Amino acid sequence: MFKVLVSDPISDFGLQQLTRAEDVEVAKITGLSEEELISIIRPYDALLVRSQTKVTRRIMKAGVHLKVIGRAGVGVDNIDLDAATSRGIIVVNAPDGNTVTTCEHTFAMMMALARHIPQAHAKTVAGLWDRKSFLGVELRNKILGVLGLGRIGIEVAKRAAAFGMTVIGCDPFLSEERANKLGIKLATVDEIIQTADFMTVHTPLTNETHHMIAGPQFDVMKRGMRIINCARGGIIDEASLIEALDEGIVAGAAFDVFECEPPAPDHPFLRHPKMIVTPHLGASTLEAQENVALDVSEQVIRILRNEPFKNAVTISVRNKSMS
Ligand SMILES: NC(=O)c1ccc[n+]([C@@H]2O[C@H](COP(=O)([O-])OP(=O)(O)OC[C@H]3O[C@@H](n4cnc5c(N)ncnc54)[C@H](O)[C@@H]3O)[C@@H](O)[C@H]2O)c1
Ligand SMILES: O=C(O)CC[C@@H](O)C(=O)O
Repeated sequence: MFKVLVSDPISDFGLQQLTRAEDVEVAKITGLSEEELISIIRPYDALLVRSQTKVTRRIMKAGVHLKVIGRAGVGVDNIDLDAATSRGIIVVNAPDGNTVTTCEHTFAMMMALARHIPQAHAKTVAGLWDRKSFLGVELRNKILGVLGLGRIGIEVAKRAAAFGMTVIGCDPFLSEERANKLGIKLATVDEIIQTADFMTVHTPLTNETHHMIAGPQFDVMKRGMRIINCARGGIIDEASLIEALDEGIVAGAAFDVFECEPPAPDHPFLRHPKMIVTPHLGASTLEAQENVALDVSEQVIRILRNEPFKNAVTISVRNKSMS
């Protein structure tokens, strides 16, 4: 019998393949601290997480039977991949299931920014009928800069075209030919910063993308730009952004993700009148959560049964001396 621990809220519908399997026993225990997880992980063959559980080297060391860690979503930055590789633990993710959902959240944020929707809502429900403070802008004829043209970035670009926006973007892995077919003009980060009216980031957080947009980029930024981050906190330097908002360089910003989650109660993003924030909800739709749970459950069960699988983020020969 394979033992699977689900340590984050993952769709029960999506987990059915595991819960109904005769050779699998599933325990769903969420909200555990690192120490609590270390104390219970030993018997489990598989661990399933979303983004809340930080799967550290210490947890993997305690999980001596762990063969696979499944991430119900895209980003695996909450999993110590080096530790997993060195222990021969396979990490799989579910990269496709939340693409459209996160793209739609990005658009919701872009439109909310363009029309000050959260700020206007707050005033209206407070009893104020303020029709003067919220003059917005159209998306039509605006330039959208997309940093990172992978699954989500491309979906955003397609929808932006339908809104009459001109899309420019950068991605080291997107060929000019494919960009042309998608109606995207490839540009450098500097060109995007200097010309875009709206800018949205869709890269992973890596050493290269950490603070990709920071002080020097804000110095040359097109005045009045609006910025969206539904990818990862830390790609845009938070302190520099606050300064740029105060100086009027940036007209508004909408962030779903933070350098530290959840942010401290006194985080400046939470009080800034030009900021719109959501608590890492990019992937939070019924559809996406079912998709990613179905996908990752299937890969996990295949790995446990030694069957072919896809979506491996790490894979290595298990070092028997560590088990
Ligand atoms: N807010 C949420 O809930 C949520 C939901 C899903 C995904 N995400 C995040 O969104 C991001 C994008 O997801 P995706 O599924 O599109 O991933 P993806 O891997 O399909 O696309 C990422 C793209 O970024 C590009 N890239 C990497 N470094 C770059 C750089 N320095 N400059 C420009 N481009 C660069 C890659 O080449 C790739 O094409 C990830 O960080 C993911 O974790 C967040
Ligand atoms: O699990 C979530 O809700 C967040 C998922 C998202 O950050 C991802 O990278 O897929």
